[in-house]
Parts: sequence; structure tokens; C-alpha cells
Amino acid sequence: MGLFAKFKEAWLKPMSFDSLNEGFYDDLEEALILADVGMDTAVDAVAQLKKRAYAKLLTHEEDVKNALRDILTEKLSVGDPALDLSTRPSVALIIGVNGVGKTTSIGKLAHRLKNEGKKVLLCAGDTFRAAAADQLEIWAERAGVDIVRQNEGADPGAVLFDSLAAAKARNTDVVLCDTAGRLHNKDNLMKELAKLRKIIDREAPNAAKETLLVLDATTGQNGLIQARQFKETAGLTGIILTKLDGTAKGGIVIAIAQELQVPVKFVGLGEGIDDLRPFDAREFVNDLI
Ligand SMILES: Nc1nc2c(ncn2[C@@H]2O[C@H](COP(=O)(O)OP(=O)(O)OP(=O)(O)O)[C@@H](O)[C@H]2O)c(=O)[nH]1
Repeated sequence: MGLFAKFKEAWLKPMSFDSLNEGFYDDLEEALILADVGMDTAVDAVAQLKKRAYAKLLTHEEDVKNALRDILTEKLSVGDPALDLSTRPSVALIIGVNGVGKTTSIGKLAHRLKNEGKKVLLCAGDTFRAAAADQLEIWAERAGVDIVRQNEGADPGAVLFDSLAAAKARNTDVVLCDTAGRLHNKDNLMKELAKLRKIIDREAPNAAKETLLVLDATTGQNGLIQARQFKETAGLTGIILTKLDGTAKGGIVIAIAQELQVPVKFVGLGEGIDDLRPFDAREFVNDLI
């Protein structure tokens, strides 16, 4: 049921100004929280909506809806939603906890970039999880792009070093580097990501760099906690929000954009190779409401 459906009864048409009372706004705030927008962001959005509704004397359902759409879209409009691929090679580290859809998203992104005429190379930087490189290799075959991998347990830094050397030698446009989602502990994981970033800075100092955090839309508020941690240690240039094809609304990205100023760049809408779309804030907000 859409966010607004439950307020239908309150929205008598044409609605009197008085009918936009506190109860109406409280219900709206609650509905935003249920869509994973988060408490602070929901409270702030509704406060802004109230102001706008009063200032503009909005009394019709569609006008109030549009005002809320505008407010949420503004909150999402931070940074550049496009990938920076301005150098050859450009390098993107794909990070996130295990199971969120990193490998799948890399496969889909490789396919998309290849279709745009780019030469892509995948770096199998998750050497910790058994079969992670095999899985990435399957995606490389599907997308028809190169892959550099080593054996399980190899040093991810060494795989990245080899990948960057191969990319330079082969005139590759984009290197997409998979990373582990879990190590022996969280400290190890964060240290490893920092090390991979250093290798990129050293071996490809002038390359355009992206660090994309993959978040599973179904994990709700956890997404904000993950984003805070990864931003602090690895730095983030964008988010890929996966599993939006299910029931999850993914409203958490509004809180993330607000607090961390990190833009969503892509959304995952299924398990297939074509199921990755560039993020469109307005469309996302329309679906949310
Ligand atoms: N429905 C749906 N499923 C997805 C999407 N993206 C990924 N998945 C599924 O989520 C599961 C985990 O995806 P992976 O790509 O293996 O996740 P990962 O982050 O690489 O996991 P680790 O390698 O264990 O760290 C797989 O079953 C994927 O098919 C999506 O957008 N929609």
C-alpha cells in the first residue's frame, strides 16, 4: 500500500485547510519511518512539509504529495550521481558487508559499462571467501570482460596491483575491484580497505577513483550504520542500493544522503545482468510515496 493510501479518508476533496491537523502529520511521519527513512529525517521532512503547506495554503491531496516529493528529492540531491570515469584507467572499489550484492552489482555494472563502449577489467579482491573469485569469473564471462584473479587466500593487495598493471598494459577504461565483505574481524576488514586505497593512490595516482558502498535495501536502518562506518574508514563516493525489487522501500538512503552527503549512483532491481539502473531521485521518491 502506498504511503498516502492510508490517509485517503483524511483527504477529503476539496480538503479544508483545517483537515491538515497534527494527527495527519503524525501519521505521515510514522509512515515515513515505516519506509525506513529514519526518525530524524522523517521528523525533519514533515516539519518542512508543514511549513510549506501553511505558507502555500496547500489544501489538495496532490499538492501536498508533490510538496513532500519535492522535499524528499531535495534531500536526496547531494553530490554527483554519475560515475567519474574521466581517466584511463578509472578505478572503482566496491565495498560492503557480505551478502549485500557486491559481486552481482559488479557483474551488472561491467555489463552496463561494456555496452557503453568501455573496456572493463574485474579485480577479484575478495580472496577471503571461498568461491568469491569463481563467482566473479562467471560474471566476467557473462559480461564479456577481463578478470584478474589469484588463488583463495592470496593477498588482495597483490591482486589489485596485478589488476592495475594489466589495466595499464591493456588500455583498460575501468577497473572494478571486488572486496571482501567479512574478514576475521571488522578492524581487519577496514585496514584492508585502507590498504587497497593506498595501492590505488600509489599505482594509479592520477586515476579517477570511486569507492562505492553496496547496501541491501532490505536491511533498513542498518544501512545508515554501515554507511557511517565505511565512510569513516574507506571514504565513499557513492552508494549502490540493491534488492529494491522486493518489498523494501529503501528510504534509508535519504537519511544517508542527509547525514553523510553521499549520493546514490545505482539501484539493483533483480538478480539478472540488466537489473541495474542509474539512480533517479524523483523516480525513487515517486515509488516511495
Ligand atoms: N532480488 C535481488 N537480489 C539481488 C540483487 N543484488 C544481488 N542479489 C542477490 O543477493 C545475493 C548475494 O549477492 P552477492 O553478489 O553474492 O553478494 P556479495 O555482497 O558479493 O556477497 P559476499 O561475496 O558474500 O560478500 C545473491 O543471491 C544475489 O543474486 C538485487 O538487486 N535484487
